[in-house]
Amino acid sequence: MSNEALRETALEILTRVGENNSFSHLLMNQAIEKKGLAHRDTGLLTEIVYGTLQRKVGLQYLVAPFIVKQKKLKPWVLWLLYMSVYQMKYLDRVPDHAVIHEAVEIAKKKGHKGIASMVNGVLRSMQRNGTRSFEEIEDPIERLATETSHPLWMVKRWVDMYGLEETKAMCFTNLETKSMSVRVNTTKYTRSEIIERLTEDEFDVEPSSLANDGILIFKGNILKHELFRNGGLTIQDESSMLVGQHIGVSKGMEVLDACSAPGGKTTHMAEYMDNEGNVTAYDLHEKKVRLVKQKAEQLGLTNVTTGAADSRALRDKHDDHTFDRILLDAPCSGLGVVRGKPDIKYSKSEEDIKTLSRIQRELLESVSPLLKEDGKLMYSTCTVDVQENEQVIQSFLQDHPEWEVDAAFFEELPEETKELPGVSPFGLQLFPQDFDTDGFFLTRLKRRSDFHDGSNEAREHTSNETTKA
Ligand SMILES: C[S@@+](CC[C@H](N)C(=O)[O-])C[C@H]1O[C@@H](n2cnc3c(N)ncnc32)[C@H](O)[C@@H]1O
Repeated sequence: MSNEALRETALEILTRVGENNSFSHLLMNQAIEKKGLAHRDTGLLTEIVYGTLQRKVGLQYLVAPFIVKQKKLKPWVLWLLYMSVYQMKYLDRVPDHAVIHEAVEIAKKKGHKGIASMVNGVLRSMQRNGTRSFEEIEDPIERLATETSHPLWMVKRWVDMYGLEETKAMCFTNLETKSMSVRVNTTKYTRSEIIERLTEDEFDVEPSSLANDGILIFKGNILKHELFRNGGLTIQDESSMLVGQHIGVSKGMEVLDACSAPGGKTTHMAEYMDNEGNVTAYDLHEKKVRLVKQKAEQLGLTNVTTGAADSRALRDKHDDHTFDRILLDAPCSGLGVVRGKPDIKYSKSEEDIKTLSRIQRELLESVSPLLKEDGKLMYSTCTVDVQENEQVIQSFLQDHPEWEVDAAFFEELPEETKELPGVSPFGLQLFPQDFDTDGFFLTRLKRRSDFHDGSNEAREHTSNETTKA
């Protein structure tokens, strides 16, 4: 693909994401497939689209002084400027004069001579005079939000919850690309077998220090490797692997995964169970459930049963005390994964967080009775927010004094997580800066063995009376 065509494609995607709230990864995948892009072109397209989106707020700040009537400009012209400035400022591999030339050519084609000349003027003047510094923004929170391109409300909220230093580290980490990690399908291979094989094939890999089945990949295209195609591996973040690792499943168990699509954690648990027992995996719609089924088949797993359902009504389908383990990997705002999906940070609101926390609490309320008396329930999200994480657990425990956070969970976690700032009595909040993973929350609950309350005694009393009668 020519440089100009590649940038035109990038501009088309950015404009659609910016103006119609379309999902960037869907549009990227469509473009890659439709245009049959080579690996190198895919890399550059991804870098331009995600890089520009990731730094949108900062780029707006840098471009603003150079344009007079911003409101009159069509959205595509602004996106053309943002993506060009992104390449000039943050990408080394393309010389500035080439970026400006391509931008002007695109402006001529999509608009007219006047627009092309405006684009040329703005970019050349930015190149000549340099851009203003983020240091000019006096308020530290506003400066952080602009420089790292997060909505101001989000940064304020994080500072209130976690303090300025932790928030700063998180916001800057959110601008960096994360290394890819894969999970070994332990029903087929050991981790050392996979590492040996990939190293022979000139991949640059390292075992994960957090996740027993995880491998970090620094060089090599794993999607094209035979081990990936034959179901020996799954792509998964190390933080998500901690769920399967610490929920404590074993062969023959009955496990419920209440929110399972696309099946990353379902299949991990099923692998741990070595194809024995059963993981019952639900998600809202048949289309999503199919993804779980496909993933299980791809990995050669035969102990997964799927179904479409609202998990707030699972008591209509299953008796209480049915499952040995329950996973509630709840729907969430996804603020822990904004590195890979930058559109998320611009599309979420505080109102969404409030609504989601209510759904999370409802889900927890309705799936918890399905757990056996001595069972364990894992709650997790890929977000960084107290209201969706610690407060959901706190509220559940307040209403259910017969439940507690399983103290053994903290003991079993990897040693290096134990002193993290995100450890609380309610679980572990991993920040992206802790281990270069997604931002992720997980905790494990169980029923208290020492719990007796009046109602229990009352129940016992009644049942004794009934027996006597
Ligand atoms: C965080 S994702 C799950 C990711 C999955 N556990 C994995 O590891 O691949 C949350 C899922 O919950 C589903 N969901 C949302 N509300 C639900 C509900 N009321 N009942 C069942 N599933 C629901 C969403 O469709 C989404 O697929």
